[in-house]
Amino acid sequence: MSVLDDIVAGVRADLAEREAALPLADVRAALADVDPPRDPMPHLRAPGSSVIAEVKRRSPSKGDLADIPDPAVLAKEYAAGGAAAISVLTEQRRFGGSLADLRAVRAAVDVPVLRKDFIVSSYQLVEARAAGADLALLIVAALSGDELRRLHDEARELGLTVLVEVHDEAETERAVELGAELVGVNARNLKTLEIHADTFGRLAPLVPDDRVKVAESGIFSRSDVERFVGEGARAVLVGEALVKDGDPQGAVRAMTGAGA
Ligand SMILES: O=C(O)c1ccccc1NCC(=O)[C@H](O)[C@H](O)COP(=O)(O)O
Repeated sequence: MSVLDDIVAGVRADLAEREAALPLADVRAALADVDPPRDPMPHLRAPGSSVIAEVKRRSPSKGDLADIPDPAVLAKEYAAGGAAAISVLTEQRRFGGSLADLRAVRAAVDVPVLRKDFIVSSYQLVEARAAGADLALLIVAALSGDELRRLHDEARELGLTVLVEVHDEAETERAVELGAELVGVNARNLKTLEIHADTFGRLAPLVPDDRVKVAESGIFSRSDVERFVGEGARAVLVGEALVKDGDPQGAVRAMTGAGA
């Protein structure tokens, strides 16, 4: 079983428990009380490079990264450093995240918040919006063509902006055909978990320039950001480097280029 299959199997098991405890209709009912979604696209389309800063406690590739006792405190630091959006890893088993983290972050900052998870069902999208998410991640490698299209449409109907994540040429073609407005190229090979820094440069030319391209994973410095911007990225998504930095606000500021 691949790492992705293993993660998704765990996600499905946890999802079945939540669905049994709280029917979809009840989660939908909570949408009536949630803040309207924040649109990340004007900031992401503006000239310059944007940083999407991630709340990430641990990962399959690196193990424990940071305790993060209060994700709201970290998110406020990210926002003060100029993050365009905050990504919250809500997967529990392998990343140590939760929807409670997302709620806390959304309440603490004014920037849009991404639910970064392994989304395979409508239930997770409704949950995401009900918890305040403004964006949701859809990983092409985890979904069939029909699932991807249906979840993309449903996310849009909920008012969520969708970050469609790709790892290779075939997935990029699927994302482009889908009409994805925001395309994330993840440099982490999902079979080996190794980072291949040349992935963005290889796949970005396959994505039309009217889409916003995001470079994801393995980004540690302003020079990494400049490399990807030079290859067509409007934004970078950064986890490990920021959660391990003693000065997350300064680290985000430096990555945006404003700290220079
Ligand atoms: O981070 C992992 O080990 C990982 C393994 C398998 C699937 C997804 C994984 N990470 C999710 C992400 O996409 C990253 O958290 C995100 O791009 C930030 O990456 P980094 O800056 O390298 O922490």
